[in-house]
Amino acid sequence: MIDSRVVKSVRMNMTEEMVERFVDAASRGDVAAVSSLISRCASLLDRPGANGWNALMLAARNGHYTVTETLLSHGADRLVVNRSSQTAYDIAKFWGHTHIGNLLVGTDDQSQHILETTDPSQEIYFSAEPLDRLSERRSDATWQQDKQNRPDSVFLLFSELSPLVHSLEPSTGSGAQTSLCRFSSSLVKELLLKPGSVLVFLGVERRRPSSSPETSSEPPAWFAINSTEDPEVLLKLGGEKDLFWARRPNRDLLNFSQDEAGILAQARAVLAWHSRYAFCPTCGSSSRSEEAGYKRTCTNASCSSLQGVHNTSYPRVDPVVIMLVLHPDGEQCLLGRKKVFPTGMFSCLAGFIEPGESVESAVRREVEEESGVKVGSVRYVACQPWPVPSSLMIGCLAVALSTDIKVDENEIEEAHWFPRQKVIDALFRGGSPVLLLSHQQTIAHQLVKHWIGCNSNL
Ligand SMILES: NC(=O)C1=CN([C@@H]2O[C@H](COP(=O)(O)OP(=O)(O)OC[C@H]3O[C@@H](n4cnc5c(N)ncnc54)[C@H](O)[C@@H]3O)[C@@H](O)[C@H]2O)C=CC1
Ligand SMILES: [Mg+2]
Ligand SMILES: [Mg+2]
Ligand SMILES: [Mg+2]
Ligand SMILES: [Zn+2]
Repeated sequence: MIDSRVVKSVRMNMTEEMVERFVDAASRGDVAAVSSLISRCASLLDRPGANGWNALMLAARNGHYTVTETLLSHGADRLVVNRSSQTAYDIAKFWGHTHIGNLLVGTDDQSQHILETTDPSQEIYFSAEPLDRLSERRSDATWQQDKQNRPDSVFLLFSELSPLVHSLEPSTGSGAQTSLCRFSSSLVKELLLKPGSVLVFLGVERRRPSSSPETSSEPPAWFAINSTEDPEVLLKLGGEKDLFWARRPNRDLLNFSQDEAGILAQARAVLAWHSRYAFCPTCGSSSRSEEAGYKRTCTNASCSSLQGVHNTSYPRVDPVVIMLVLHPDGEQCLLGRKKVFPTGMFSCLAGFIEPGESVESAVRREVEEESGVKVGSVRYVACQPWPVPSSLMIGCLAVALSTDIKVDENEIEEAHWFPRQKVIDALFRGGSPVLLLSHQQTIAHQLVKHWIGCNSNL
């Protein structure tokens, strides 16, 4: 009688042998053998050989274009990693096989943008600058008044710091779901006279003056107004259009086009500052808006804030460090979750920079406070204005010196080291219950994506 364990082991050896023949054929660039083995046993496609490399990785390593093409045409998985956490794309790129790298990133699915090393600053939401701020015009009252009266000037309306918006048809193709409502000077004229209204000059459009004599030769100016009037009454200013207030800061503000998000970041942060600084921080007297909304001056003639320059008179920006901490092995990253996050969501650690602290020191301190992990080198990647209310998120990659995790339970519920494969799956396949990343409009998401785009060490 034959022992069933022997049968099983013989079968396993046969399968392993077939896998080895398959990956070897891919490694040698033998298209005929690769095709024939797949046609006999389709499940070979993504199976790694004994050293952890699958056929696609070996074809990419040795620069075999046709084999790579054949494997992809059968649906080979581009998003799996070997034991050193490298995808086939990482391997092709490292060995200089650019044509194979291009094949692997393809153009037919979203993995293109995930696998490639992107310049994250190109994609950061809230950081576009479609307007020229023309700060030198802020104290020119005549120029400001003229712009406010022009029919082509654009006014954005806010109530309790929420912008008035309308939904966009999906067909616009920009990916944006909402757009800022734009009002003309005639519609907001009366509103501007109300005592609770705050007006901020945002800038002028960065476009070349039109050559057509019918249109204004100067680019249109943009303003933002925060009004304390009844929001229901304000809605009627927009006429019959389907308008609404984008009230949920962390969600409703993430659905605009890149350009509008940039304008919104500026407008909301400056208006938020006005709403919190109605009184002078130095003496407590009331203060008034000046310089087209970019300064608040104390109304008390004897206040020391009127002597010299004081940062209390200008819109504030709070620097925050946000960092993706990498494990010393280079193949895992540290992500944490706050209690308020949705189930399964983890993100980069972050924290406010304290006075007298460098970016690097703040990264080291916040990571150690929140996770107990010690950090060595810190490298700046990109930043994101975050207008809720007025932070500047300074995004860094940081390398850990220690790996034991002990979370600060006041702030973080859990923190773990996540391997590259899990992160790639969360970024590209989505729907993983284990790891859900923050919205792609956040710099936290962009930092994780940037790390995946960087080649891991070979
Ligand atoms: N865009 C993105 O990807 C992300 C943005 N953020 C933003 O970064 C900010 C800071 O992150 P946290 O982890 O909360 O910082 P954190 O780790 O420093 O802890 C927050 C605490 O710091 C104190 N604090 C110190 N300076 C402060 C200031 N200027 N304003 C308010 N609180 C101050 C407060 O006690 C507050 O509760 C958050 O407000 C959040 O909105 C956070 C993570 C991701
Ligand atoms: Mg924090
Ligand atoms: Mg903290
Ligand atoms: Mg802190
Ligand atoms: Zn004062």
